[in-house]
Amino acid sequence: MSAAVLTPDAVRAIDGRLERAGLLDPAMEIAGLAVARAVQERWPSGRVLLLAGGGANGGDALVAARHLLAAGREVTVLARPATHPLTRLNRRRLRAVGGEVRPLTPATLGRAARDAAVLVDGLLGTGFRPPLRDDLARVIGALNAARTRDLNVLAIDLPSGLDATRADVPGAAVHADVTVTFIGPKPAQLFGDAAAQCGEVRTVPLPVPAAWIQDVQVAARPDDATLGALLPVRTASAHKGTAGRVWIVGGHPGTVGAPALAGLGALRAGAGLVTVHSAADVPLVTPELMAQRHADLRTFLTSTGLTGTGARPDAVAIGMGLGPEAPALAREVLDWEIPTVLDADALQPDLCGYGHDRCVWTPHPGEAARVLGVPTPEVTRDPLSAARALQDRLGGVVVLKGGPSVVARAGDLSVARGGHPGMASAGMGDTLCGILAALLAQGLDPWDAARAGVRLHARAGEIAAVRFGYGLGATDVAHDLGRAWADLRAAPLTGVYAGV
Ligand SMILES: NC(=O)C1=CN([C@@H]2O[C@H](COP(=O)(O)OP(=O)(O)OC[C@H]3O[C@@H](n4cnc5c(N)ncnc54)[C@H](O)[C@@H]3O)[C@@H](O)[C@H]2O)[C@H](O)CC1
Repeated sequence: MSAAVLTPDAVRAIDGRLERAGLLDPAMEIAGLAVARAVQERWPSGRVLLLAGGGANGGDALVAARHLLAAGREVTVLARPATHPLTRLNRRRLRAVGGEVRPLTPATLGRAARDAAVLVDGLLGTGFRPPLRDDLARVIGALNAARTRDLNVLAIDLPSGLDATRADVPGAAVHADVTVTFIGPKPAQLFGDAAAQCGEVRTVPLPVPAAWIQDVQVAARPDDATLGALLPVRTASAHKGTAGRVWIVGGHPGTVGAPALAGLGALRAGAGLVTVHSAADVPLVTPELMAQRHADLRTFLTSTGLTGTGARPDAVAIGMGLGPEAPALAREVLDWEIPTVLDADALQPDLCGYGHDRCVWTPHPGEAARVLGVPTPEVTRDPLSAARALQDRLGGVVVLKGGPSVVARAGDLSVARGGHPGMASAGMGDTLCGILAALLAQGLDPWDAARAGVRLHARAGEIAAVRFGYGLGATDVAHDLGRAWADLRAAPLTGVYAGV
């Protein structure tokens, strides 16, 4: 199953259609029931304190309170004045079954939190627009102050105070242990500091026709079965010449490890022949890797490059540790119009307009900011928009690296799953470039190579992390690519790194 990533506009569009179809009330009932079930499953005893805002997010909290009451749980409900008609209706329904609703202030919250085991945050959801009003900022301050080891917080849809479209934290915002969201994850639940405040994210489907979601999704999140099916299958009669020839063009005195790691990534991702072309002496991290040093790399690429007999690469990865000559050399390679991965020093604004359909560009947020001419926080605040803008300027396919990475092609975005925080270390991106080049060389189109390659790399990181913890190295990850490949081909992803 592939879950869509939604923006609040997308959610509102769905809300509008649910309302016109008379289905908003049952949708809220299912949302509230799912919250009650999550509380029961995760924290089966103790008093539940539910905070209800005026909008539909508060309505979900009131429905949850009714179901928890019916299940025999002790509940306390503190609420803001209801503004949404369904929230008013669900107040009446809660009262009809004996539930009490008292006014919410920082003081009532502080007192009620003292004997509660779980706090359910239904103050603000996707309808919140920053900046937060002071009265609610004080309530959120009191909520975070009450959160202790003995008082866990479950956020409905989104921790209150987060803007669902943004990866940063705009002001006072709830820290949740669990977030129960609906239909699909929103950007704030996937990226940056905002995602860190969501805790564990659980996605609950609502009875919304799949076509409605298809119409409004901003990005796909393909699962392992989908991506595993894209990986190449080698036939019994294959030989090294048919398994993909990769050239790595990189390295400069002082930065010779980068192309070596890219080469290792390419070998472990199944390329038959991998040659590193460099102006420096590149360490042979494994003897299967071929390395050629060129006194003049540009002359090699312009005169010898593609004209050499029988030496044509099926794919090139260029830029890793390549130094200041990178843009000029990248332009030469781009002229060949063969599958090409461009990374690091080859990610420059003056290459905008030189890309072609068979390119994959792999910037991290700093490189992305350089290409776009904006400060880095602008990229990290909204990685989906940044990936779209990069693709627009560079062409082909863009992999905006991060936790998680975003893959963009014209008209399409895809958000990767999984990975491990230990992968935030030097050389990890170089290995990824080698993987992508290997998949391109084995015949995958750039969109499939990027989506499958990013996931393969992330899965290998998850596997390597079991042995190395946070001290992961790029070579460790490269060596687990075989196991990651087997996992994606054969088994669905399970476990803590599966993401939402
Ligand atoms: N389609 C779905 O997924 C469903 C979602 N549901 C829930 O509905 C909310 C969204 O509800 P909405 O009424 O649109 O908005 P909120 O409840 O999030 O917030 C409205 C509430 O917030 C106040 N407000 C807005 N900005 C500020 C601010 N800067 N400072 C203070 N207060 C602010 C505003 O005045 C309103 O009172 C979604 O998250 C889900 O939880 C449904 O359950 C059904 C289907």
